[in-house]
Amino acid sequence: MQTNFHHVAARTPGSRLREARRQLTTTGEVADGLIDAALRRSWERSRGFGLAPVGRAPGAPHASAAQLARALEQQRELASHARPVMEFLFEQMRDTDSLVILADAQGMLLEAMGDANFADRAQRVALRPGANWHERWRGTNAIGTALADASPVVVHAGEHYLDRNGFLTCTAAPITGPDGRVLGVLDISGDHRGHHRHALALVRLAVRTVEQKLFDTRHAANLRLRLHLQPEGIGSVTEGLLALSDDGWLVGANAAALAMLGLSRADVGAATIEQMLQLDLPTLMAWCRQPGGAPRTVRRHDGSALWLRAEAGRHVLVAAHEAGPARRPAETRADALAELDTGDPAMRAAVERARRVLDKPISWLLLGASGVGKEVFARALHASGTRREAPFVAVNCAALPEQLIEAELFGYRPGAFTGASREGAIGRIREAHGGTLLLDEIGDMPLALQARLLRVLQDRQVTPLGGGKPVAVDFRLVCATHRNLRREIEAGRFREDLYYRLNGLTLQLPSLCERQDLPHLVARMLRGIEPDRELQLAPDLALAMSRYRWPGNLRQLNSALHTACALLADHEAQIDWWHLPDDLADELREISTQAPAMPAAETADLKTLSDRTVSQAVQSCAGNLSEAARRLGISRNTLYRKLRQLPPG
Ligand SMILES: Nc1ncnc2c1ncn2[C@@H]1O[C@H](COP(=O)(O)OP(=O)(O)OP(=O)(O)O)[C@@H](O)[C@H]1O
Repeated sequence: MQTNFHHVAARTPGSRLREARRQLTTTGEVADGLIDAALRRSWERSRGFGLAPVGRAPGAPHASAAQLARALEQQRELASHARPVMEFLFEQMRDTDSLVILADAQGMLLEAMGDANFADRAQRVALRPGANWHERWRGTNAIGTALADASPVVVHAGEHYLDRNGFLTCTAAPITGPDGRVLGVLDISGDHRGHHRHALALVRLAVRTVEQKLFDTRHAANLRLRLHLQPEGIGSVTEGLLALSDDGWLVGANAAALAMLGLSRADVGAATIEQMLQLDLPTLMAWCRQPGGAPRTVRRHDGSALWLRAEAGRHVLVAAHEAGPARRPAETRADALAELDTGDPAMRAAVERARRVLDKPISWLLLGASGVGKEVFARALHASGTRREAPFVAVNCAALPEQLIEAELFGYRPGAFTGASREGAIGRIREAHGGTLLLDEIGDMPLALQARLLRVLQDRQVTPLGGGKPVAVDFRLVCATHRNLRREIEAGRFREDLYYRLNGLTLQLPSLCERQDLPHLVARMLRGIEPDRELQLAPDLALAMSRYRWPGNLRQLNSALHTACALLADHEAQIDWWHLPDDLADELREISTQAPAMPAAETADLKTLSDRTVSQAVQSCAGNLSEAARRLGISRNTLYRKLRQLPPG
């Protein structure tokens, strides 16, 4: 179902909406039939959350930089597929005073890009990363309401529950993950006077594109079928997508494919290819092996035709590859590892040690605090070695409930245990066949599973849950943890014999505050975020950053730079205090005002830098001191004090 308040707003005279708002603010109730039913329900929900339409908004939660970084990390895949699509959307909306926003499934804004002028106004109603726009906190609004109704929505001007948001027009659509769960929301928000007629179509198109990318990534190892009623529709945003396990069970489907085949989400895991179409697995596999991959017609069981293109998944390719003559000759490419060396001696030593044993048959153990880049390092190891064409599979042992890790890792047969989806799964270990398996947070793996893992490492074969023949596997193992495994062994939480299997080569990655290459690292990250721009940090900000302890390490730094770039106007080339998330800016400011343990010459330098920043801010705000103070993130009194202390001239 689609909630289209905007159609209603277009049909409903403004006077009806005004009357509805009057009733809402005076009696709290709105008469039947005055406004769209979905809008009315959303207003009722908002009221149920104890929100008042007028007056000050209640304190909504705002994530700290570390919390935002963690949320972004959790939704890394979503964010990385959404980013290019958001850029495209932003291009379409340029000069319309709008922001393009990605929020997570809890309504927390993860990323925003848009016009600087509007970003400034939007900031005032907390339309910026870290803020939460769940209906519980902001009442009816496109992001929160799209999540509540699980459908696209336009919320225009006075349809917003809170008066203070009445200057906005917002269009949002939920992004559904490959398993049918809502992962987040894509939104365009702007000034209500600039309402963009095609915003809803644009957002829906963008969401479909992200969903397709997520599906292809999640099911990269599976055989995938792309379906449409016309051959030209294959590859378009309206195509149906199916993923099959290598024994032909349906393991994933998008909504379009379910509709085309008359299936429901409950059929995922419960149907085979033969049950869905007049087609069998060997035929499909033969199609996959033929070059060109042109669409073919297939029949549904009611006899009607569909067009289909089959794409072999990674492990299907690996299997075919193994059956073929010889393996491709080994060639090493160290670029991915070299990229991690931005000048820090400890990191350089780790990269060099890694390169020496790159393709030796040993296990790797990566140690380091959370966010230092252990997974990034593991990916670089994979990309630099001879296995780089084969899958890289990462499993976070701490993120999965204990009962699920076993099934996730070792796979299971259809119907192996109660509550399991019925499709069966080959398991992550087999998905990594030929490639690299990263077991992240290995220190959190339950003891019973440690024993099973040890057996897999010794025997080089896995037996799926629910029985069946053991299957031979060949993978490079990389484990990572922020825990001290020796201490875990002493405490009886980690098996010593497994530890010795894992630590073929142990690499300790440095925390960010220990690294000596912060400027280079920042430069590299900025190039990654904004490849076409030459960006740099304001000098006093760079200084404060170099003295900060960075509890979230590279993850926190990267996320702060993402926020900063999103808030940077087109003409700005320098990242300054006001581009940073508030709480990080506060902490950095605290550092820069602390007496620096620096030689006098540098102290003097810092004062000069601070003076220059203050003067520049005042100049760029044409003498408007309130605005300058806001940009600098200091109170007006502090600004007056700083101005009084400026050297003459
Ligand atoms: N060399 C790098 N260049 C740019 N960004 C990096 C680099 N290393 C890490 N990052 C950033 O830091 C984030 C965290 O990295 P990663 O997931 O590898 O850390 P981790 O040590 O595995 O963290 P955890 O222990 O919490 O799983 C990455 O998503 C990326 O944004």
